[in-house]
Formats: sequence, C-alpha cells, structure tokens
Amino acid sequence: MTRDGAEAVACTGLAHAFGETRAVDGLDLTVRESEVFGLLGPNGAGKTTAIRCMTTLLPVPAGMVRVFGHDAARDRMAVRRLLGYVPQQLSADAGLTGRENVALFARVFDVPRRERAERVGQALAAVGLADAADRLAGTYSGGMVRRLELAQALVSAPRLLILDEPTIGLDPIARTGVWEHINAVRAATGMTVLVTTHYMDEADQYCDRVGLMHHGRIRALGTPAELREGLGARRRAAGAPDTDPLPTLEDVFRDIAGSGLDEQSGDFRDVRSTRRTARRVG
Ligand SMILES: Nc1ncnc2c1ncn2[C@@H]1O[C@H](COP(=O)(O)OP(=O)(O)OP(=O)(O)O)[C@@H](O)[C@H]1O
Repeated sequence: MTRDGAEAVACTGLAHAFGETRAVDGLDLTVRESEVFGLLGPNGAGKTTAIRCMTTLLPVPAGMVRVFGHDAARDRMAVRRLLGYVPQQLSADAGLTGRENVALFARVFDVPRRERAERVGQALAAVGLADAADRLAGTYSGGMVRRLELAQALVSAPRLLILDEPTIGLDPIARTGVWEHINAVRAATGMTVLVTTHYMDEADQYCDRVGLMHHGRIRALGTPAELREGLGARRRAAGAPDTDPLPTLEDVFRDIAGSGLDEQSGDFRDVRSTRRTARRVG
C-alpha cells in the first residue's frame, strides 16, 4: 500500500517574502512518503510560511512545491484533496460538539454524504474522543481540543497530514496522547506526517527525520541520531574528549541556530508561542 521512500512533498528553491522579510529563502526539502518528518527551527525561521505554501494557503512566488507530484502553484485543488492540515490557530468551534465540528470538516472536504456519519465516528474514535463526541468542544481540555482538530484533519483520509506545533502548551501526558494517536493512524494507513515542533524531545522520539530551518532555509537534515552523532563527531574532531556525553537534539539545534536563538527568543518555548497557546485553549 505504501511506497516508503517515494516523494510526498518536494520543495525546490522555495522563496516567500513579506515585504523586506525573506521568510522562506531558497528552501530545498523532500518529505518521503509514510515518514514522520519534523520541521524544526527558532521562532521566525520560516516554518509556518513554508507550510502555508505547501498547503496552497500562500502562493509560491519563487521556486517549486510538489505534493505527491502535483504542482502546488498550478494544481491547487489536487494538492488540497490530498492534505489534512492542523494550523497553529484554533480551528475548532467551542459552540459545537466534537461530532458537529468533525462533521463540518467532512462536508467541507466533500466526504460523500452516505459515508459521512461513519467516517466522522471513525475519526473521533481514532483520536480517543468517541465518548466525548457529543459534548460541546468548549468543555474539552487543551489536549482534547488538539485531538479534535486532529480528527477534523483526518476525516478526509488525507495521504499527507501537516501539523503546525500540534502539542504546544500541552502537559506531557496530553502531548504523549496526541502523538500516540498520530502514530496509530499513521501505522494503520501509511499516511505521511509533516510536523513543526519546538519540543526537541518529541522530535527525537517521534520523527523519522528532521530538518533544522534557520533564516528561511534548511541548515541540517537527517535522522535525529545522525544529527546528534554528527555534532558529537565534530566536537571530538575539535578536541572534545571521547567521554563527553552524546549531544542532544537541542545541542544540535543550538549549534545551528546559535546566538540568534538566544537573542530572538531566549528559549524554544518563547513568549509568542505561549501566548498563542493561551489564546488557543483559553
Ligand atoms: N503575514 C505576515 N506578514 C508579515 N510578516 C510575516 C507574516 N507571516 C510571517 N511573517 C514573518 O516571516 C518570518 C517567518 O515567520 P514564520 O511564522 O514563517 O516563522 P516560524 O518559523 O513559523 O515561527 P514560529 O516558530 O514563531 O511559528 C518572521 O520574520 C515573521 O515575522
């Protein structure tokens, strides 16, 4: 069913500017079918802008984006039909039940009328919300809201699921819950997952490969282990003792984003993201 290694997303020389700000600046990136790919980078690195180009929500002014071979600039509807997208902004309506929220997405994404009720029920069950399906989303916890948004994106049975910071602001148990559901659906369907996260431990644990983005481009790419081992080897070559502990993905991140990270944001989970989260679940 799946073709591991085939191309799900390919960006070549992708660029997108807002006035003088070159948010994405020559991005080359391939996401392989059926992998979980983590796009990492400090605030302002251009991750969301790149994702919005891939989802056709922003135009592709320069370079090329292909999704399963479809050109995102020319064949937007074909691309949209293949995608599920969970944006950073809240996409669930607090005044509707979980089931009504997912049903709305089923209608928007043209799930055939005959199949809708069953598919909505399946999507809710897949994220562990079957029992809470008929409660108002406004009564859900932050983790449940995130899983509801996941169900909304899954109801159209996408081949590619794109998640922009799916676990931001959640407690560790809720974060694990979101990932367990993503992984279960992926294992069952072979769906490709492209995710941005500021949590290096999550990227390390759940992503097959990661790309570290900084100033609009990929600066390092590989499996988390490859990136950690690569930094370890560079440090040893520079004279670090063999007994030094293996670097973490966070060390790799700091090595690439360098002082810019500290100047701009102080920490991965900076104020902007936290505020956004407060708005999302508040
Ligand atoms: N609509 C917009 N108008 C003007 N500038 C924008 C807009 N969207 C993003 N930018 C700018 O483009 C750059 C990249 O932003 P983007 O949101 O893509 O980064 P990011 O890596 O997703 O950051 P974060 O981790 O904070 O979500 C930043 O300098 C940002 O201020």
